[in-house]
Amino acid sequence: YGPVFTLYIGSEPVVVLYGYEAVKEALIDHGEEFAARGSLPIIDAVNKGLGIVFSSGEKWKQMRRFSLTTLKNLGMGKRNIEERVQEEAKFLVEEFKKANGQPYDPRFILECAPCNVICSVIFQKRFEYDDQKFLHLVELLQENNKILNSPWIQVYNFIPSLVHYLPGSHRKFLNNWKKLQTFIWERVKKHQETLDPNDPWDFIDYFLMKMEQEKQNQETAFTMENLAQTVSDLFIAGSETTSITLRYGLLLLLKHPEIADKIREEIDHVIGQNRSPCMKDRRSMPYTDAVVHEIQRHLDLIPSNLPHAAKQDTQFRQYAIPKGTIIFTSLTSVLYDEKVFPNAQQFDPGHFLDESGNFKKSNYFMPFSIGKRVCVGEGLAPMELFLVFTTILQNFTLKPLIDPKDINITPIATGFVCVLPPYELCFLPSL
Ligand code: HEM
Repeated sequence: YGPVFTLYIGSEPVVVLYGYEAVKEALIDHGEEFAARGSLPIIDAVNKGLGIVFSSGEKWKQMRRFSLTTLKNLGMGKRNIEERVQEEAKFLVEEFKKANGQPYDPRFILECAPCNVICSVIFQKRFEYDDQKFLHLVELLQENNKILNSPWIQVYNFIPSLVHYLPGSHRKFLNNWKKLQTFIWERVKKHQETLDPNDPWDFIDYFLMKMEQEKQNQETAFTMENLAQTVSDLFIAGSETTSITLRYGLLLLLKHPEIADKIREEIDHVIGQNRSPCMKDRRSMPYTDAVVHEIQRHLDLIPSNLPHAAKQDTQFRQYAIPKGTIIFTSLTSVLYDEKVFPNAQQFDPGHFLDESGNFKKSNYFMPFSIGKRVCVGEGLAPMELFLVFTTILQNFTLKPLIDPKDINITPIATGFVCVLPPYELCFLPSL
């Protein structure tokens, strides 16, 4: 038991890397050798090696590069991503206002908002929160995330060939997956009819143009199947992750009203009440920036990271790791390193501030992982978190229903991603 140890799942060895040095060595120094994705039988049953999150090799590289470039292009485009997030944050505030300061469970609407941001990037349009098609999409994503985190799926992943033919929630998962693909296909068809190659608007437009460019290439990764899978991946990876972080952030702010007050002071000073927050403000708001970082550090959303795999036989320190071995890199061991974040169990924005109150960057801040497979949303997610938290606190004072000291802030880790129990709060309009 140390920075490198091996567990056995059945007869399969799984290497677990623990602590900053070992995690960095694996994901940066051995980044290429460990860039493959550890496979999960339940995902293998649906994704056919396509998309970004659970693909490997040349197809993964191409999908990843394309997605990053397209997100960057859209970020600088006519209606850039920041404007889309600002718009969503405003709709969110309007929704909270409807509660008239009464107790309100923000879970559902905080699931809708990040999903709508992805819709806006991929389909060019956001949906109203009561649009039936949109509600269907949110429900599919929600339900599949829940199933993916359930003990039954762990059983499936352990003995897939047996469980596959039994009744159980894996069937619902596979069925929902098909429905998600249908939802995406319908939209792709509409895009094919309206695409103007001189004026691409969204992710699907860019993908269809790339398919056209590559149509003579027999080996191309840019196919309709890969488009649907990549779009599903962006929804799955980008909705629930951001939504849980937002919900956890609000819970922490309820527990620590003095921290919410300090953010509000910064908002009054830098933004005021007459305009919406924007990303430029972040530079002048070191305390808020530190709080958002601390929310992510403290949540530790994906404690063991997603599984990587050795692409080839690899010598790692004194260990010979055979090709195909699954590698888990403990993000918890880095985000909760006491040397860098003293009293790491404590929620303390001071972990990201220097003595003069300036924002202090840390290499140990890696909720998005690092290296070749670092999260594709590591630019988008912090933008959503900053703009949504500041827009909410610009408009509301958060009031808990119980004494802050009794608020339980412990997330539950059952699968890859932590989950949070439901809670209620009151959004009291700012005077
Ligand atoms: C707070 C929000 C988020 C957190 C904490 C998070 C975290 C992560 C982590 C830990 C990974 C695995 C990296 C690895 O394998 O080493 C990952 C992968 C990924 N994330 Fe995120 N993520 C978030 C939001 C998003 C968003 C908004 C998007 C959508 C643009 C996104 C898209 C992806 C994709 C496509 C991958 C797969 C990358 C690959 O395998 O090459 N994520 N994310």
